[in-house]
Amino acid sequence: MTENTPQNNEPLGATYQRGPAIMRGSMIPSASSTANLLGGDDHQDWRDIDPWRVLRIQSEFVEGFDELADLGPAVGVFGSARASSDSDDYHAAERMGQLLAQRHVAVITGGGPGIMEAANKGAALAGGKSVGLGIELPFEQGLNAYVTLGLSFRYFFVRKTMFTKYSSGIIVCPGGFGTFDELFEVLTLVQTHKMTSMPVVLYGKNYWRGLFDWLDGPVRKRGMISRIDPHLVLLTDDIEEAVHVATSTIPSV
Ligand SMILES: CC(C)=CCNc1ncnc2c1ncn2[C@@H]1O[C@H](COP(=O)(O)O)[C@@H](O)[C@H]1O
Repeated sequence: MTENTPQNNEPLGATYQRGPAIMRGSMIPSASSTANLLGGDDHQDWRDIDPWRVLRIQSEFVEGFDELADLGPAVGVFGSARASSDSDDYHAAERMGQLLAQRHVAVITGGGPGIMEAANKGAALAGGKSVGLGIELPFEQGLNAYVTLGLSFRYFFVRKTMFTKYSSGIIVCPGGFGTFDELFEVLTLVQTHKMTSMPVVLYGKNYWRGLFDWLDGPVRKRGMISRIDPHLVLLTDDIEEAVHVATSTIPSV
């Protein structure tokens, strides 16, 4: 959603969440916490403000680690916030959530709509752990209705740390910039050995083929990356295979 127009059952338009606060209508601020942090403060000396922000950032890390420490094995499912509930991708992500839950593996998503909702729905309705790591965004509706353990973050980078720290594998469904960001975060951390290698499954061969060919073609030929390890990155249209590979490093599965 891009503007604050009234929704179906929302007479005041969309809901905006900032930390513990919920805002609607004219109370919604024009910039998010991340935008304020990265944009600098032209009205005050930055030194008056950023040290305090550090404490807030720190508290997001502490709360995140605290809530997720006992989660157990988990797989991250990423993908478009805009996938409609009658799309093939939505149904596929829902099935992934269900299969993961049946294997007693928690599902971690961004907690939003589209693919995130689908994976959370599949997991929750199968009785599994359905985690949503939401992000404070202007005009957002909050966590989707299928999250059974939800956390809301002000800062993208804190949230991304939680995704990577608590996932043993990831399944990346078709998506846009947000999805690319999450995919490349994991690939970068693995390549630089900041994270032990984890399986990365790209679901939707047609969708991902172009990117994959480019990476394995010009990018690799010019020596910008080494060969993509087929054991690390799998392209598939098979939901069962996606789940099997994404959970392949979890001993209990
Ligand atoms: C309808 C709409 C734009 C809602 C945005 N609401 C969101 N709520 C939570 N996580 C999100 C949201 N948008 C993007 N993300 C993050 O970025 C990814 C999707 O971004 P995209 O739609 O591919 O680029 C998701 O895996 C998620 O982790």
